[in-house]
Amino acid sequence: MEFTKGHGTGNDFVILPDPDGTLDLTPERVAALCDRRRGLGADGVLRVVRAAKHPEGAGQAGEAEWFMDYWNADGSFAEMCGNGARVFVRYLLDTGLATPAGRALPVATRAGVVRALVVGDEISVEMRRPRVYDTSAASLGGLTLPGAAVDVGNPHLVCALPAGLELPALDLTRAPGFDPAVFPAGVNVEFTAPAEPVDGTDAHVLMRVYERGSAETLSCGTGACAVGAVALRDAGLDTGSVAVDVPGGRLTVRLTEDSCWLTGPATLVATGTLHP
Ligand SMILES: N[C@@H](CCC[C@H](N)C(=O)O)C(=O)O
Repeated sequence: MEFTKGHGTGNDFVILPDPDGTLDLTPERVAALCDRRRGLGADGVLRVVRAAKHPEGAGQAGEAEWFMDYWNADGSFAEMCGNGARVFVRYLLDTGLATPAGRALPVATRAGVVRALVVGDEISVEMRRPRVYDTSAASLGGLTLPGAAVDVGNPHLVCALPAGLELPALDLTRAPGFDPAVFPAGVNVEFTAPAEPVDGTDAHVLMRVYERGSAETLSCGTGACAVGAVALRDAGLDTGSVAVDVPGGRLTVRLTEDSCWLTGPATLVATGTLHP
């Protein structure tokens, strides 16, 4: 079968077209595809299915034609993937499965319908407004780092580094510890440091992330949204824009009163054929 490889700020995905939902995708097959030595290598898989043909998309089929069936690299499911949604839309547009009609393109996901717009070379998706709902902590290399629990459809823990500790110094080859009572389904952990202001934004933050199901990645869109929501809260703002620099580039997050726009590049790099 055919596959496409794409990425958004270095968060990379194998895209599998399966319009009628007939592909027998299993956690083992997803993990094999995402294996960087023995497979294609990716942070996750995006299966492109008609919403009406997927049990979790059927209820959204009246609003969106396509369902983003997102899987993490270890074969687990996640509710939402912000960069994945942007790359998914790039794929729909480049393959002609959808047309940019001037209005936002709806995409069904496990976290509900998101809407996407092409903005120059970049793709923006409008997702639910992140909800900062608790305090918790991550443990890493003997340190305990307090943070904010944020729901972006999927779970996040945003931890600001204390003075004297630099982001590049963090060892993210191992999963940070977290409180399973606060995050019973696991969590994506973002580590942040403030940066010099960027024109046209209300805050500028540097971020590294350890993703549930994918380990350290070069970028996480929902993670950037969580970081943006915490940065605006800390600045005493309810709405506004935040530039979030990840190892793979820059994402911009804009919070309105009732939603969150995530903007950045989304690129397709190759198409090929999978051997059985
Ligand atoms: N990289 C994604 C998030 C993917 C899902 C995450 N690993 C989870 O399990 O919640 C993004 O761009 O949002």
